[in-house]
Amino acid sequence: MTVEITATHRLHDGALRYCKHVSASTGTPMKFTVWTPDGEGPFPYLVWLSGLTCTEDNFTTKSGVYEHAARFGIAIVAPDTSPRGEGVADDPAYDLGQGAGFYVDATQAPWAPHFQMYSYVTKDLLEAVDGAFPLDPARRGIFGHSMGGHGALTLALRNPDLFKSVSAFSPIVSPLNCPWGDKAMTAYLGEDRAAWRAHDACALIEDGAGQSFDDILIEQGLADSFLENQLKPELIEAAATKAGRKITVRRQDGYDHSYFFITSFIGEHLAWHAQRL
Ligand SMILES: N[C@@H](CCC(=O)N[C@@H](CS)C(=O)NCC(=O)O)C(=O)O
Repeated sequence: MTVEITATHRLHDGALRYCKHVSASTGTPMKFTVWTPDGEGPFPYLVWLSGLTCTEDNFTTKSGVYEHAARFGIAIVAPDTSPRGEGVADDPAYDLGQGAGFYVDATQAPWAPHFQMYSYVTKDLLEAVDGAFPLDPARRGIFGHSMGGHGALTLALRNPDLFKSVSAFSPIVSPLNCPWGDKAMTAYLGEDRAAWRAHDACALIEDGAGQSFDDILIEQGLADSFLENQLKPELIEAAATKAGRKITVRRQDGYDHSYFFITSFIGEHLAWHAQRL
């Protein structure tokens, strides 16, 4: 799969590239960014999955991650959140369709032809970046925010062979138990809620997935307007306790759902991943 570099910027003693490639899974062009430190590599790296309404640019421009990535010598890959384009299904709401792929492989019309974000991230994206940049696939972690936190948790729990570490900011921990999940999973996967379990971090923990992670770090702001209705971190704490698994939820007073919260704690997440990669 050929990767086209559309722009390069020098940043914190490394190179940030904006990239484009064609994904076999989504059947569309897909965009992502890759930052690597100076040097030959291969570098350990983290894949970041963004939340609703985001492109590859939100995290890249707002998170301040690269200063910390340079400190730890960890490369960063940040993909878009869905397929896009004129021939791609969409919905006027911000929480469905383009910008809201939920990191699942859709089975339902009109989404199934292009909304294959689970396969895109776990196969096409990893293959493309591993082939085009000096990255070490054996030292790969994943993290994300909100819908992307859900993506990071579920992709890691299902693929402990692909990812050695996982953390999340303000994640949707159980699509089975929140309005965002209810709407998206019904649209993408259909009415049969049994099919949703493979995309629900709490259900995956209940079902014993991803035993190899020694700990999962979750950062949650207590002034997040989505906390009680959508995010519900207490559900994943309960699932972990029941399964005898370690999950660390850090609740931060006064922080909201925005990238200001992410920026405030991104350095601590890089340090946490650096210990594991
Ligand atoms: N109020 C937001 C709701 C969606 C939202 O909060 N999106 C989060 C992820 S769930 C985000 O990262 N937005 C983009 C940004 O802050 O740059 C909107 O309608 O744009």
